[in-house]
Amino acid sequence: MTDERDTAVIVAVEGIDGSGKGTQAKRLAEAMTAGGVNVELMSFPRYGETFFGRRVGDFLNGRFGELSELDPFLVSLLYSGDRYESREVILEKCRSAELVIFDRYVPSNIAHQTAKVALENRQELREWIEHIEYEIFRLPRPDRVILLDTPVDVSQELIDRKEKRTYTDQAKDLQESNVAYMQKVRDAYKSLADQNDCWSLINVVDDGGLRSLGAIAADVFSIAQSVLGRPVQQVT
Ligand SMILES: Nc1ncnc2c1ncn2[C@@H]1O[C@H](COP(=O)(O)OP(=O)(O)O)[C@@H](O)[C@H]1O
Ligand SMILES: Cc1cn([C@H]2C[C@H](O)[C@@H](COP(=O)(O)OP(=O)(O)O)O2)c(=O)[nH]c1=O
Repeated sequence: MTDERDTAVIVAVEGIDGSGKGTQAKRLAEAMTAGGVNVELMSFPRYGETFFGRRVGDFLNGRFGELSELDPFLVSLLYSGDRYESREVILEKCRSAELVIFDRYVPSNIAHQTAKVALENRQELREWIEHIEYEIFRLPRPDRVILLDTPVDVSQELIDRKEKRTYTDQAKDLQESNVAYMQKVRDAYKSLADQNDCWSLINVVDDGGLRSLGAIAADVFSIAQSVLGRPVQQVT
């Protein structure tokens, strides 16, 4: 048996750094809670809470070397180790809640690590990460992945608005400061959304520029509601 969750619907909010994931995941949790849904929200990496989460912080601070020196497969294990250590907490939330929202989950590992390898090696690395996380570590698969698709220049501006993070004193961590890499991650995310029926893509920017947090939140809510399979009252 690879999937031990009981009843919760799992929604993962994904996107490049600074795309609004944390903000939108929190808004979705609040809106669903106000509508009477029993919700749990979890964010990955769990920097302060697990051994592997602390090592992810070390990685992002450059302790293990420059991005280009590190093998993406080995890097992916730090993040999957963080989720493996969190497995009991995840499964407990899936048992107790109707909706579990992840601010980043396994798809972050796939998009961020496959973006570092040649196109012809992406499929293999993706399958390895999925095999480790869903089969060996028996983590639950998400029912829906919501991709907040954001141009890199816009996300870079939004990163500058972020509050100080716990794992780094720098305004941007090792990965965020690499714009070319972020563009590859965005492309990797978009191609995953194209290939998978359980992904929904939301445009953060339209012809009028950056869309409002409220407009994006309404899209996120409507997708989550459709996955829940029942109407939820929107309390404004
Ligand atoms: N559509 C938006 N309009 C205005 N500000 C935004 C929008 N999306 C995100 N932000 C702001 O950008 C910053 C980064 O957002 P955050 O949710 O932390 O992104 P992420 O979790 O994807 O890194 C926050 O200060 C947030 O309030
Ligand atoms: C959860 C996760 C994150 N990451 C990457 C994405 C980010 O570049 C970095 C840190 O995640 P995070 O702190 O969520 O970034 P931000 O808040 O800036 O959006 O780790 C992975 O490569 N694999 C994973 O499994």
